[in-house]
Amino acid sequence: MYGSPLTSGARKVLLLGSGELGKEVVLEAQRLGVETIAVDRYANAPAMQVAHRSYVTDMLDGDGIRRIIEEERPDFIVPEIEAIATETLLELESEGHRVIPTARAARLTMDREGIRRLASETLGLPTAPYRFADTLDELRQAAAELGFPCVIKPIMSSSGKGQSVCRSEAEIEGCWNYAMEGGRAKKSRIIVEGFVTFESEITLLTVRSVSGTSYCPPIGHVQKDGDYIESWQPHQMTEAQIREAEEIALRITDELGGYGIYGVELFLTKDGVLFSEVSPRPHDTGMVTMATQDLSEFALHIRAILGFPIPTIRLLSPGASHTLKADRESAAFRIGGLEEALSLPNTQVRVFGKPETKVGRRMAVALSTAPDTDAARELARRAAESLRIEYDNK
Ligand SMILES: Nc1ncnc2c1ncn2[C@@H]1O[C@H](COP(=O)(O)OP(=O)(O)OP(=O)(O)O)[C@@H](O)[C@H]1O
Ligand SMILES: NCC(=O)N[C@@H]1O[C@H](COP(=O)([O-])[O-])[C@@H](O)[C@H]1O
Ligand SMILES: [Mg+2]
Repeated sequence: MYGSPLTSGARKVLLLGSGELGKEVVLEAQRLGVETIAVDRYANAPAMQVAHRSYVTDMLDGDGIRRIIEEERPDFIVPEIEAIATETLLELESEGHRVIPTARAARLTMDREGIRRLASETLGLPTAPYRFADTLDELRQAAAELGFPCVIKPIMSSSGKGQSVCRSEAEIEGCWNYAMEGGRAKKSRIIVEGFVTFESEITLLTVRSVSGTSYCPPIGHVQKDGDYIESWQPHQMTEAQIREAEEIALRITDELGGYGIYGVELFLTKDGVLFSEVSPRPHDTGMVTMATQDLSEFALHIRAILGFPIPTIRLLSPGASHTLKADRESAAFRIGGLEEALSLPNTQVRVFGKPETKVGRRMAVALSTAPDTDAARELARRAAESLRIEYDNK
């Protein structure tokens, strides 16, 4: 039992990170009468535009985050991005604050080393072969051991930032420099992974709630330069693949614990399913669930966080999502083509409302449903391609 937002009995959710995913989390929280507070590194971030209140702070500044949390005293602290001062989250949790799903999950997944070592070395889950390196020389050594092509990523980054495929010795230095520019924290450590020639890759949305662990139908996706371009649900898998995927998801999410949704990223190869990484929060490829499921990944996250039951998750229709990305930096732009996009059947568009564009920044997504995923992908692609960003500073 809790009171209305902005009253003394209100239940409060505070989001650390306020992008497009957080915006939907806030909207779902508000549907259940929850007070919402959005925090991020810049003003007018998408979730701030719909939350009751917002704060701007450097997300890696532990003191800054602590000050806001001590002032607000939220019932739930909900990390929405990877790069947060997670040491402070661990402290806050030990002082009695609730961090979703747990501070340890946020801590381990913020850095690729933490989660990869846990998955592979502690739990024995199958992954691509990997090495870590702190210098260009160590990277040369690691690449020589793993062979080419290999994939190089800053240990702290997301949406493919700083990530590249290294095809030969001659490319190593360029990949190193690219990783150094793309990482989110002032740390030079990188992970080098053997290149996996997967047949397809999926996100298995896995919810831990008072009702136990539930899985959404698998979401297939295509990524370009380490960032997602399109996703669809359900992805066709064999019974054996589904069993393997759910087993991996159960092991990793049981280990990380807490209540909330996880996005378990998996590679489907001809030799079996490999664990790639996991987000202890809604997943970008899971935006498709806004069109396909009775409860979207955002609704599921909020239900689980608040401690409410999740007796069923229903796929209403096959569907797909396709992203719109900017191709330059600008603070003066408009998004056009909505008339065309929305004239397609069974199609919706979410415009995130980010105040500025950057090269490769995701600005909107098209969502379509159809009798099968191929038709849905085609519709979502056409819708996204109808959208265009018009820049004032040509
Ligand atoms: N070892 C690998 N072999 C082949 N492809 C890979 C490998 N690692 C990553 N990729 C490709 O790059 C994509 C992004 O990688 P990863 O998920 O590790 O990065 P990310 O920056 O965390 O992305 P996001 O935040 O969007 O999840 C993967 O979904 C996959 O398509
Ligand atoms: N793969 C993780 C992911 O998609 N995260 C989403 O992107 C936002 C950052 O966008 P920005 O970099 O455009 O500000 C995050 O806040 C989150 O919503
Ligand atoms: Mg990923």
